[in-house]
Amino acid sequence: MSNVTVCARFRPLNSKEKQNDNSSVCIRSRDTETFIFKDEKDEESVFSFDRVFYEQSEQADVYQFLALPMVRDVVDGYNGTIITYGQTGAGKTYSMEGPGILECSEQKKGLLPRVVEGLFDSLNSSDEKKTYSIKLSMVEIYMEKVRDLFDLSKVNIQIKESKSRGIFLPGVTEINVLDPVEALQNLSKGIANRTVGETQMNMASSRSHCIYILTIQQEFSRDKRTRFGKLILVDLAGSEKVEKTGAEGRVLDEAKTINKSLSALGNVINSLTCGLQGKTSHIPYRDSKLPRILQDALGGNARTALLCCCSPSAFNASETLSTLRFGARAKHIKASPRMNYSEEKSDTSSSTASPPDDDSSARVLNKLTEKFNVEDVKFLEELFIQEGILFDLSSVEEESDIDDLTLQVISLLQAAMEKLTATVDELKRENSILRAKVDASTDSLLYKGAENSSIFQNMISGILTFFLRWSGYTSPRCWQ
Ligand SMILES: Nc1ncnc2c1ncn2[C@@H]1O[C@H](COP(=O)(O)OP(=O)(O)OP(=O)(O)O)[C@@H](O)[C@H]1O
Repeated sequence: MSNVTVCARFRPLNSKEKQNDNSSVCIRSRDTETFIFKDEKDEESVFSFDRVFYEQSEQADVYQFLALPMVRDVVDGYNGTIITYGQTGAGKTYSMEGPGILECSEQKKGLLPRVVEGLFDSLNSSDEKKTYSIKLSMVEIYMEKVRDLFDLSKVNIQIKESKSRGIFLPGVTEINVLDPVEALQNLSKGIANRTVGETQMNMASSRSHCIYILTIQQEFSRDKRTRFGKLILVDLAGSEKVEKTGAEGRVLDEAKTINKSLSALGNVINSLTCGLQGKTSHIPYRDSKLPRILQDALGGNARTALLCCCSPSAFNASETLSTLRFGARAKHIKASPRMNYSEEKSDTSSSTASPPDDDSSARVLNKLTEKFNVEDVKFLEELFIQEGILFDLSSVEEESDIDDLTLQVISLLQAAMEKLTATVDELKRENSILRAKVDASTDSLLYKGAENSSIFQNMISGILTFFLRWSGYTSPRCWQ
């Protein structure tokens, strides 16, 4: 179990804040981990995080502390997520991208270009002989819809979950990139497609949650093992007090949706950190697209780092306090990252391959092979195809969905067996008519047909019984 790394970052006061309140600030630094916060009533409290980046901190400092260890973990086969969170105008996009991801001074470069360069550096500097590929995807959650920023025709991408892949986005565009320049050029095109608008708080306010997904696959020459790692960077849309920002019309609708999804994220964090020890409580990941997409990062197989971006201005003290409380709460989340390693040799054509799919139908057939002979399994495979039994669990989201699918397969098999039983009965009837008509020498030959049909029926029945037992249906309702 590891904790989420939580850092706070305070940007410099902006020109509006300098005018607003005589430049008064709501924080006083103690050290690199602790500061004193003064709320609207001038009451002071102490906050501690893994690291605090004050106004003069450099982009490189944030990368070194927060993202570089994550880049190394991802190359080592773990999944990682880096999230920027905070009030609108607090510096999330600046921290993530810098003033721009192309043609930006080294000093101002944000996390994203540094992460991309760091990944390629790390992959190229390793001593072990290997081939690797990096794929990019980029989506935004705008007004509760997941849009593909590499293909704007994909406006409502579904969020799915499978055992082997965790949370994934079926059909999302994946672009293979060979070097950092190509990666940043593509990401820059995606960023240009992001929904941005002007608000009272920010001239270029992100009106959506933006999610960058970098998937790394390495195949080692020595033992042909394949290693996967996924790094997700999330630039959240900013929370705002609409009565304070004076949002109206579309901007107001956007703000309400953004606030709602951020509350849903907060509720998930509360549920994850308030649960009674040893008891599993319901975690409301599905209340909104945002926590659902971040499910692995929050409670699953990923290392997670959260950058809480804040304004230092006393004018924004109440928003800053809620950001800091969010970070303090997230600090208590426990994650269980596992290495994504495949022991088997991957397909040689797989420089563009995704992590292995949840090939449940293949697993069913493999299991059956242990119990039945190859012909029987082959027959079952044909039967599945012939009867249109789609046994693809990769799109299944919940246990209850698996139950539904299992019941569906069972009833299809049941119908197939009823059909076969009818055929056997028909054959038997024909056989007895024939037997009465033909002489004793041909009689035994015809009897063989019915005998084979019975074997056939018993075999299906055996497979079905095995399938029912395998799928956990000890007393299936539909098979009585
Ligand atoms: N650390 C910093 N140093 C200098 N300027 C900064 C810093 N952080 C933010 N800024 C500036 O503050 C402004 C707002 O920052 P940014 O757009 O990153 O906010 P945001 O949190 O992403 O807002 P929104 O949620 O509205 O998109 C920008 O002009 C940005 O350049």
